[in-house]
Amino acid sequence: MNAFEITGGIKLKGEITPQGAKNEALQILSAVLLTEEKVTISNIPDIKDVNKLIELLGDLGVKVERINKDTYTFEAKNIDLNFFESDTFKAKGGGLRGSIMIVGPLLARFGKAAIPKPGGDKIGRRRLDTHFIGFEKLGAKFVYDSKKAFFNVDATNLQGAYILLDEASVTGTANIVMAAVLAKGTTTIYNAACEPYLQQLCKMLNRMGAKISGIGSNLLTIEGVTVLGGTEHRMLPDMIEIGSFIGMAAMTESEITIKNVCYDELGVIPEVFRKLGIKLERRGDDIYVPSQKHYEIDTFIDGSILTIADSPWPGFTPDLLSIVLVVATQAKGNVLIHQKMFESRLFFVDKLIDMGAQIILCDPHRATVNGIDKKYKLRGISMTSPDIRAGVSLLIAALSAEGKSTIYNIEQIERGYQDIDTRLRALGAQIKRVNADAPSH
Ligand SMILES: CC(=O)N[C@H]1[C@@H](OP(=O)(O)OP(=O)(O)OC[C@H]2O[C@@H](n3ccc(=O)[nH]c3=O)[C@H](O)[C@@H]2O)O[C@H](CO)[C@@H](O)[C@@H]1O
Ligand SMILES: C=C(OP(=O)(O)O)C(=O)O
Repeated sequence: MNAFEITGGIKLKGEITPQGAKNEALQILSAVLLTEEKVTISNIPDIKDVNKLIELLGDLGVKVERINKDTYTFEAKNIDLNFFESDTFKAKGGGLRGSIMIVGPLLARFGKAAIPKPGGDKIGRRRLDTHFIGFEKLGAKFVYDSKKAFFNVDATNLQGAYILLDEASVTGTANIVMAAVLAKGTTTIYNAACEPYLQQLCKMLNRMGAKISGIGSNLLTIEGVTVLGGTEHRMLPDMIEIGSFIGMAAMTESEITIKNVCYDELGVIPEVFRKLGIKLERRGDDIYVPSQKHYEIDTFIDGSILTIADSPWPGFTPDLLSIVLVVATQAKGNVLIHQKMFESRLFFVDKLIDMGAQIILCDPHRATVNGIDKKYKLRGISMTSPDIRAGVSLLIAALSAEGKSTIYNIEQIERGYQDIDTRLRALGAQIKRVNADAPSH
């Protein structure tokens, strides 16, 4: 296992370019299964989760060619449906969250699919009901084998339907959309998720010949077509990486320019960091964050303590709340962080408290941060990364802290952040990759 050794307290400086979006990539890559024609995809991040999905597509029979560092072509002409029965599929399919999204396209094109209960972060219950209830509404039958933790889905004839989702699930909406594009008749999905990931997916499907309207809203209408063709698609920059870099700059008093961010697609993200008092400027399509000694958290208009909470798009993404939390520890003022979606994502605050941060974990969903206005620095410690975003938050804390920190289990971070140590070293960070297991206690 690998770990990062970080010597903190060093100001960073320079430019950094965000990778392509991880969560978009997982949807877009699954969509290549919808056509036997060639699909060319660029700005694919070179990260563990995405590479695992590409490998899985290859195992299923998709012809995968790497054109350059971030561009691949995919041709799903000869799909091997027997692969579902193999032990390899059981092992690899369960290795990441995104693998669940191969079900919709396989169902649409071949009338059957199977998937082991998918992996991803252990951040609380992560139900898949939305996906399977949606498939059922389209006429599919599914069986969940709880002993093997395996879902089998069959549908000889998918039929368009009205589907009111009980929650705006991101991967659930993507899965149902991909099943519905080749169903007979019209499907309406209300309370659909509409994150940029999904907007990108729907735009790509339309370029392939699908008929989806309402893109960007929570009401999607999909007129089924009989066949889809090839296309080209470029992934947006990863908005979670962009937010992470804004937070990192503020915590480490660094002057950083984040290049080519597709600013108009960032929704409320820049505004939420501004509410923490962080100065950031839009310069063309870049974000410039000046070096700031102090930043002060806003209050609500009536003077009461600010709450930052997650909600489905266009609300604030839950994937940036851990970053906001860590950045608030060094701000002036107080904030209540309310993680509404996931119930085990805030436990990592223990490590920040060990580093000297003033945080009260009110319950599994809420933490109050008492920002210390940099009166003292956090101190470096050894810690283990519990999930991808907590991992990066701890990395940011370590970069700002006095002394040395070691972060174990960095495979979690590398699930979603490409060459992060190399890219941070280019900004002047002292971060070293070492081979070390987390101490067992
Ligand atoms: C691979 C991928 O794309 N992963 C993302 C995707 O996961 P994923 O698609 O798995 O997450 P969902 O959108 O299904 O839901 C996430 C959690 O939020 C809850 N929930 C969801 C919608 C809602 O209106 N109310 C509500 O409480 C769900 O019960 C669940 O516990 O979306 C999450 C929510 O943005 C992100 O954290 C993940 O990074
Ligand atoms: C929770 C996340 O990912 P996943 O859904 O793949 O676990 C994330 O990207 O923050």
